[in-house]
Amino acid sequence: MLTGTDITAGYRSAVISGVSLTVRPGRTVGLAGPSGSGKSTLARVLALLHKPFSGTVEIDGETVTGFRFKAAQRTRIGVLFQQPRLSVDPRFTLRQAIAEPLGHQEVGELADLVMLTGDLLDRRPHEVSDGQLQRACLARALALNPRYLICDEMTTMLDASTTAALVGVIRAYQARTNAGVLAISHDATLLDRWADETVRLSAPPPR
Ligand SMILES: Nc1ncnc2c1ncn2[C@@H]1O[C@H](COP(=O)(O)OP(=O)(O)OP(=O)(O)O)[C@@H](O)[C@H]1O
Repeated sequence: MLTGTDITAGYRSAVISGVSLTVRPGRTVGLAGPSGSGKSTLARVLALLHKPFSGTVEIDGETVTGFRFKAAQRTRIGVLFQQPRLSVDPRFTLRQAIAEPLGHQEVGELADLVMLTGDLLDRRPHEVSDGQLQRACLARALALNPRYLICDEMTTMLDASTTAALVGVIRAYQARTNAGVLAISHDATLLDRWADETVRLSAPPPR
């Protein structure tokens, strides 16, 4: 299980306070709530990228002590963001981007999984569409066989058919590996279809 318990987190001041959320293996939890309610902040805490002010994060029974990219437990969690162009080095080809966590360039199976052909793998981000780049980001997120996948507005930039294709790839990965998924979206219809249950954060207090 990936569990956040009594999480209070934010920047100068807290944006979420005393929030608890559990993602069980094999399950998909949706995370909804108005803009500014702290969905991305909670996602970053659960992805071990942002240290909460208080509260604990546990992965499969182990309490997390190190936050940020280098934390050893990070490799158990894959993350996908809304804007693939901000998360891929523009100098990399898609093949290099997918290979980044692997340490070798054999990305064939991962590319097949997300339906990227060889021709696309040799292009750089500015030569492909947002959907094609997000496919590469999904392949990269799955490269180390994460136990949990956190998708923060992963499909906001994408059309309906690419959205359906990526959700299908994630479902198939989940069926194969029993991974748990946290899916953040503004799209209630998508979450209704995709998630087994949805947690809603409430609106932030007025400033
Ligand atoms: N890096 C940051 N530094 C300072 N404040 C931030 C930072 N990131 C987010 N915030 C603030 O924290 C609050 C919650 O933001 P967050 O992105 O977590 O909410 P959200 O629910 O994901 O919003 P949205 O649906 O618009 O993406 C907002 O007021 C935002 O301005």
